[in-house]
Amino acid sequence: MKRLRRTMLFVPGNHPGMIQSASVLGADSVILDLEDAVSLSEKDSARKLVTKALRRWSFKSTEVTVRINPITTAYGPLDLDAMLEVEPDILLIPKAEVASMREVESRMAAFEAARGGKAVRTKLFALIESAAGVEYIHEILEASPRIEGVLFGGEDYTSYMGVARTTGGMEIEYARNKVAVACKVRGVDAVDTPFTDVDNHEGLLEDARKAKAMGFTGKAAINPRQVSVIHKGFAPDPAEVRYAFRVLEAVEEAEAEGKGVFSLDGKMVDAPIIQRARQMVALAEKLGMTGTGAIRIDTEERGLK
Ligand SMILES: CC(C)(COP(=O)(O)OP(=O)(O)OC[C@H]1O[C@@H](n2cnc3c(N)ncnc32)[C@H](O)[C@@H]1OP(=O)(O)O)[C@@H](O)C(=O)NCCC(=O)NCCSC(=O)C[C@@](O)(CC(=O)O)C(=O)O
Ligand SMILES: [Mg+2]
Repeated sequence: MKRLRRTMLFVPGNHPGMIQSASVLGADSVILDLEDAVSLSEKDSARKLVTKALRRWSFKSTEVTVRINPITTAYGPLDLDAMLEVEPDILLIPKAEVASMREVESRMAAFEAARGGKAVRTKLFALIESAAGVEYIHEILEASPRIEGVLFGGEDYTSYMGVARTTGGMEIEYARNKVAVACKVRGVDAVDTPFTDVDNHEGLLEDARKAKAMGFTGKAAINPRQVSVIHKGFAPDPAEVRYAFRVLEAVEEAEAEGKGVFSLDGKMVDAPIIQRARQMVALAEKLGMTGTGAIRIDTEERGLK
């Protein structure tokens, strides 16, 4: 079954205390960061710390992602070599563009060849955060068969574009839509940019719901307090789940009567609506929202209405 990645929580790679607590913070994935959260003077010690953490510490069932430095910098290849020895679940490749993703893939293939062809278990995520990254996203996703998803970086992207970052996010709308659609075409996860105002939980919830509506599968977090808010934003609406169950029940009757299209509560139900109902029920089951066919959660309790 495909892994849930509603939240990917950035944890500075130079902070032993934060790394040690990372697996109890409720995020689906934690990103141990060697790039922007770590100053130049601490790059080597952070790499050593993250290597040690992956060798010796348990992250239980939490997925472990490591963000290396860009492969075009002096630190990137050192990070990659060190991480290939300890094989985290995911490597997040920052400032991803076609050439840099090809370079990472070719270094990983060479590493495997040098050890007699034994495959590396680590998969890749591309961090798309430049205009070229957005524009050539399909080629980036073709650069390696190991790519399982994309994280969109709105801060670097707007800085690259030379435009202001606003709460409404109009300036990143095109890029977000393009990333979400391209990821859907390729069948990989699309994880939205972090929301940097860590105390504004209402704004975060709204932004997470917007990302979900665009087709993102999750959203990056930078603070543990953001995790449950994002999960709430990405949870299916219980009323929609109940309706999806009713659609699937009605489909059985309609099929028995030889009908491809029928009406439920005065609304047309046809193939795409049935498909969406199946997806909704599958997601609700994955999230443990369903019991024996009936929905257990209370709409008001979850604060979704
Ligand atoms: C934001 C803030 C300073 C707030 O500090 P505060 O002190 O107010 O936090 P509090 O809530 O008070 O902390 C309560 C307790 O949680 C612990 N705690 C906090 N954060 C924790 C955490 N992340 N992991 C584990 N533990 C944590 C803390 O140690 C304390 O533990 P304790 O003392 O035991 O009670 C802090 O969260 C933090 O540093 N976040 C990580 C920031 C980071 O990694 N940024 C770089 C990556 S993004 C990026 O690069 C994106 C992009 O690529 C994309 C683009 O382009 O858009 C780009 O380029 O921008
Ligand atoms: Mg960045």
